[in-house]
Amino acid sequence: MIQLETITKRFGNHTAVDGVSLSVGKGEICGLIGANGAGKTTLIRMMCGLLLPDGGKGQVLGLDIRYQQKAIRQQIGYMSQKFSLYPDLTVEENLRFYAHLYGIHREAQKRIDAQIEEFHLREVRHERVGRLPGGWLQRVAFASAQLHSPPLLFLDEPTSGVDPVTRRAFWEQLYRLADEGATILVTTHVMDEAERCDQITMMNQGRVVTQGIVSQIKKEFANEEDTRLPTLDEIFIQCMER
Ligand SMILES: Nc1ncnc2c1ncn2[C@@H]1O[C@H](COP(=O)(O)OP(=O)(O)OP(=O)(O)O)[C@@H](O)[C@H]1O
Repeated sequence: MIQLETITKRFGNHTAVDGVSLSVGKGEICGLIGANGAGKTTLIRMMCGLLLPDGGKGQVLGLDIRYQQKAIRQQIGYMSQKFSLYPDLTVEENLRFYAHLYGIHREAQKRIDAQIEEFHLREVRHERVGRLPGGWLQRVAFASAQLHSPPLLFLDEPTSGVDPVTRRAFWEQLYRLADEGATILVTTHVMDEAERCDQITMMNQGRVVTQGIVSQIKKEFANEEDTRLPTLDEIFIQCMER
């Protein structure tokens, strides 16, 4: 579903993404981990067809990220860090806007109603989005990103500012989606979320510092003198200090 080879992006003299390779198969949940400014959002934006790479090559859903950006944008779901919702529109109006954007016309109302039910948004459907607290915003943004049932979802820090109960419900939804065959790429700062992913890519200053299945990475970073495996937090700090 995602195949990247040495993707690079520069902003002026600064290399935001530096030779990143990545491979994600159908139904996998891939976690992108890194400190602020590591290059996660820049990498996601290139995969979503919103930003052109300066070097390397890549395919998303079999489409070339350099030459088929529009087709990629129509087929994926993207939940950006800022949630990209219109504060002056109601929940339902925001969903309608996204339905239009994704080219859902005939079945739009049916699909919007289904999302409102699935994401428990009935009581706020006529509320302006700008008045809602963070947890609700997250649900509206997630419901919007999935209106067209995309086979591939990009979620950029979807749980930041969200309470633990909402966070757990959110991850249950991710598992269900992946079980149904959706592929998910999610960025997070929270290591217990990273633990839940099928595979992770840890980035620092634009580069991949470690990549693979969590249990495998833990074995690689294990200290011979210690009987227990390191936590992802410890591995993350170790990678940052190198
Ligand atoms: N449009 C841009 N113009 C110039 N520099 C940019 C631009 N977008 C990102 N950068 C820089 O590229 C680097 C990587 O930024 P990016 O937002 O991809 O990191 P991130 O890992 O997503 O961080 P965060 O967790 O804070 O969102 C940062 O140094 C950032 O300042």
